[in-house]
Amino acid sequence: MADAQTLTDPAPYDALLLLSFGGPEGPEEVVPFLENVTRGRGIPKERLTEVGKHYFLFGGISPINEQNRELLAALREDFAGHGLDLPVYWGNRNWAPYLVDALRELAEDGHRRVAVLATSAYAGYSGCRQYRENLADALAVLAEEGRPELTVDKLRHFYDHPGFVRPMIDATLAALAELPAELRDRAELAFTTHSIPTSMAEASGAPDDPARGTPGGAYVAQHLQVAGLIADAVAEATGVADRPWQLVYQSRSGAPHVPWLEPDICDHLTDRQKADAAAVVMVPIGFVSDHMEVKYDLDTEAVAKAAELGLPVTRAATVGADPRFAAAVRELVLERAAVERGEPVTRCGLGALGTTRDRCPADCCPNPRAPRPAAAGA
Ligand SMILES: CC1=C(CCC(=O)O)c2cc3nc(cc4[nH]c(cc5[nH]c(cc1n2)c(C)c5CCC(=O)O)c(CCC(=O)O)c4C)C(CCC(=O)O)=C3C
Ligand SMILES: [Fe+2]
Repeated sequence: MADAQTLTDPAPYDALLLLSFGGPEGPEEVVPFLENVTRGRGIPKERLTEVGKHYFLFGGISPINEQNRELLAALREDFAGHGLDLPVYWGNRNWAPYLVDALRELAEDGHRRVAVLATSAYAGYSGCRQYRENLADALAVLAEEGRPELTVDKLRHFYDHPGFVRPMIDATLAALAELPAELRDRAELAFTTHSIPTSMAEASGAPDDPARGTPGGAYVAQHLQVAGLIADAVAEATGVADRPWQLVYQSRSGAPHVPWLEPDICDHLTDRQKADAAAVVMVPIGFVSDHMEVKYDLDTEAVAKAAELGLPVTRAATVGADPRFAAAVRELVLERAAVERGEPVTRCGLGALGTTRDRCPADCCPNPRAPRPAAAGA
């Protein structure tokens, strides 16, 4: 049985596409970007004006594109260093460089079979099926233009891959070390992720996933597993066995009467201060790199809340372009390539939930509005 570490053959793939969210890179790009994100989604206008302000506070520049450029460079370096001759392309859902342009370029360069890494680690409509819908839309545009057909395969979720989890363990330890020494052993951990509507969470995952339909669905189950793995590793490294930790949420939008996952990080900080917590380390496990949600909702808003409460906080770094994550992507591509060649593989994954399947089944992470065509499914 082949271990992904020992594989080197990318066939049948002839390219990797990094598929991400995209973000504005100047003040004039903020409003058109937000229009792209929210088309047909019924997000209240007040929320959009508010979110626009977050971007303007940073000169209209989201860090996400620069982070993706760094990840691209890390992937190319890792592939070259391991004799993997596979070109890497980049396209976004909501901003330039756009997904459709990346696919056009791939086709023009003669590629036909493409592995796709979406920069979202967990199950759920926003992080999984929506990217598959975007792929279907872009492929339809290419078909209309009469271009040669591309086959795209989305790589499995990587939330449980050690190349994703281990950098976050180190980052959590580093964030603990930033606290004054006398607070460290008593500091709590707050793992944060993007809040989503509870109905979207409950429907997340494959129909036969045991977590599907339970409160929080696969989305919450996968986050809890990652949080638990980090908390256990931190306990072992620090010798503090009973350090409190909790999964909390951030960046809620939508109408106030629609239930979303709670508690919000700011409410959580308020509660913990009332409970006499010594300090809190915020660990943004829901975000692959420093998105605006991290820069604003955590580093600006939650940090201001903590200062008001007099509660010391630090924030763990996101995985970003960590070489271990780049290596994990290589392993995922080679693992999937072997699967597509019909060879048996050993999958690398931590925790009890088990690695997710390669192809999402028909009813996986359904669209909360209406079913739409999605590429790369079973
Ligand atoms: C689960 C999840 C992820 C993680 C998975 C993944 O990475 O895909 C994610 C990522 C991101 N979300 C982002 C930005 C936005 N998300 C919005 C709106 C929404 N997100 C949702 C969920 C998620 N979002 C949901 C349920 C909505 C409500 C409406 C809808 O169903 O779409 C809105 C509209 C305004 C607002 O409501 O805040 C914006 C501007 C950016 C870019 C940040 C940057 O510029 O650095 C990134 C990486
Ligand atoms: Fe979002």
